[in-house]
Amino acid sequence: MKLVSVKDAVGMVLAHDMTQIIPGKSKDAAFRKGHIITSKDVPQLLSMGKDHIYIFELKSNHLHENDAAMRMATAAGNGIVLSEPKEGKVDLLSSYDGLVKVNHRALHAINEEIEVMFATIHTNQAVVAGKMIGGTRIIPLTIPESRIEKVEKICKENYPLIEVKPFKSMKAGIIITGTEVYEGRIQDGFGPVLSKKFTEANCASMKPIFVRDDAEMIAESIQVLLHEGAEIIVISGGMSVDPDDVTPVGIKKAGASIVSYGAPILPGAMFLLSYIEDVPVLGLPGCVMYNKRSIFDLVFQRILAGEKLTRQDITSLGHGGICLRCENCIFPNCSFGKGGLY
Ligand SMILES: Nc1nc2c(c(=O)[nH]1)N[C@H]1C(S)=C(S)[C@@H](COP(=O)(O)OP(=O)(O)OC[C@H]3O[C@@H](n4cnc5c(N)ncnc54)[C@H](O)[C@@H]3O)O[C@H]1N2
Ligand code: MOO
Repeated sequence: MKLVSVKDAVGMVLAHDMTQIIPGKSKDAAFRKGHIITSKDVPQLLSMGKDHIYIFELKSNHLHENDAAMRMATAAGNGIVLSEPKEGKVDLLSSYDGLVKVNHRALHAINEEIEVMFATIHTNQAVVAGKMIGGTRIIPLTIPESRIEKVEKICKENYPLIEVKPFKSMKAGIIITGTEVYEGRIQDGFGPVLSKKFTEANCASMKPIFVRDDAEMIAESIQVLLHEGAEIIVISGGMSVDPDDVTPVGIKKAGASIVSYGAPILPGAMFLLSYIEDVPVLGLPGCVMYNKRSIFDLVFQRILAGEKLTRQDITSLGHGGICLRCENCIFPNCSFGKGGLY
């Protein structure tokens, strides 16, 4: 790279993008890397405060910022679309609706390398197609290629560094417990909440089954739904400490393997996760009906992304496990549920 006076630069090739900021209006590259400077550009460059500029002259075994960023972004993972390099930075965008997974230990290892940076959104965040999920660049204008090779090696050894797992559609079975609901003393408020969540996730809800607070009835209903092809089963209510709270007993009676009863999430402490073979069977406490977002939304998006959750997946959710109950809920673009393992 060579430094020349702008007035002498006509006909030369610009070494990097040049950003113009007009306060309150715009921040964009007024000139792009590779641009051949004309006499018309000189007054604008001077008005941007550029009396001198860098002209391209790359040392051997060095990469230009655009090429370095592109190589790091390309090595990162799958389910991702890359932007064109702009001002030396490459953005990573989600290719489809899905769940973002970030290997944050590997991400940290990359950022420990000198003169490179890689930033992402949190792991376990649901995104729509086209959403920005990360960005990368080098700090100087050029970098020894060996540094980028090191980043590529970290990506390869920990592949994927970042990925989007596509959401699938599932057939959902719903069991509504509560003798007070079964006998018509109160109207069911849980079924509509769950059906809405399933519909929003492109899942087909089966006709809800209503049962008393009766473990045997709950176990039988689980078997009926499995027989009818349910791919996920949720059982509402009866999850805490009252004598009539028998849902966990019913789930066990149905032969489920319990992954976790209890979760470090509010709302959702009394949640139960279990599986019958590969079918997730979820015991949902009353708070799932009452709150806009809860443990259910966190676990459901992981299941939709094809994950089979372990006890550690649940126990690691305490960090970020508090829903702030904002008046204008912006979930999933908030801290709720963004802890956990990668
Ligand atoms: N002494 C304690 N009380 C509570 C505890 C506790 O640990 N100790 N835990 C609290 C937490 S946390 C939650 S969450 C709820 C758990 O509730 P349950 O899942 O046991 O829910 P139920 O007792 O079955 O019902 C609670 C409430 O909601 C009404 N309900 C239930 N299902 C329906 C439905 N389908 N439609 C309309 N309304 C429904 C039910 O009638 C009760 O009023 O417990 C805390 N309490
Ligand atoms: O802790 Mo409960 O299961 O949130 O309301």
